[in-house]
Amino acid sequence: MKLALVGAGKMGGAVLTGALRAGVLDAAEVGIYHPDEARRTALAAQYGVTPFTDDDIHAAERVLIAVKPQSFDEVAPLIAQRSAAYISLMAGVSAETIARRVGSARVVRAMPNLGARVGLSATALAHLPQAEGEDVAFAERLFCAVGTVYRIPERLFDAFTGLAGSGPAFAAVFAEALADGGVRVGFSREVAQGLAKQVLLASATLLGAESPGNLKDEVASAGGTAIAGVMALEQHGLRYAAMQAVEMAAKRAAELSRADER
Ligand SMILES: NC(=O)C1=CN([C@@H]2O[C@H](COP(=O)(O)OP(=O)(O)OC[C@H]3O[C@@H](n4cnc5c(N)ncnc54)[C@H](OP(=O)(O)O)[C@@H]3O)[C@@H](O)[C@H]2O)C=CC1
Ligand SMILES: O=C(O)[C@@H]1CCC=N1
Repeated sequence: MKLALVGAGKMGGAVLTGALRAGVLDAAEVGIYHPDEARRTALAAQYGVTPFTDDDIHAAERVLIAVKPQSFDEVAPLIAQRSAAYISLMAGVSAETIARRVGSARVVRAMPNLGARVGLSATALAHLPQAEGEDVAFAERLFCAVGTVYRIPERLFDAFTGLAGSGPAFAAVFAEALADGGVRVGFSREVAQGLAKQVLLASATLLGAESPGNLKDEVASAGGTAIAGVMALEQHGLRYAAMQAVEMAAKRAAELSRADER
């Protein structure tokens, strides 16, 4: 089985690393394509796989598309072949669009997140009816190697992209803002950032076993400090901002599905 990875960047690289580590992929069977020869040689050496040329892609049985949506129109003719199965993790490019451009309807669509780097991705999976059982099973194994897979209808992909795909960026902004607060009340940047990260890590771990509302209630005692802080968050619209962030990210994913908006 030969798999060609097209786009060994942050996300493609995270999935490749996790799948190699888990033994889901055999390095000898994987190649990385990049139009620049020096770049594909360097990337292949970095991941311990083979550099793939245009010809190698045409001989691959499976192609993992992990370029930016904006690069897809340029990449599609290079990777198109009727007999291959495709897995895409691009935001906002529908399985139908991919099938049309690559000439094969064996398309599985995935939406992971950067949690893949630490085996904690929430990955959505959907596929066209023409995808074969093994195409879907292979994609499921690939993304199970980097986290948890959710089979959802493709119509929910933009929503999933808004919440789970983009969510790590929102959490990171919140972590940065907490650290800024720490600097404001007198800690060095280094200490404030370390504390903010540890608070979020502990909270995320606690949230594995209870609801967000419960955790908040357990910290916020009557007349105490936490409820005073929560009131400030409410006053400044943190909830509204977070809801809007998810909605705007989902809307942007929908925009990207229109070629002229990419
Ligand atoms: N980052 C994230 O958190 C998430 C990203 N995604 C999706 O993953 C995809 C990639 O995003 P991300 O990894 O962040 O972006 P990156 O820019 O890190 O990765 C894109 C990679 O594609 C390479 N590339 C560009 N053009 C070509 C080409 N013609 N042929 C082969 N490779 C090419 C780039 O190489 P070079 O650097 O040399 O230009 C780069 O390494 C996007 O479609 C995005 O929607 C999905 C979920 C989460
Ligand atoms: O912002 C992006 O393009 C990617 C897609 C999902 C998360 N990040």
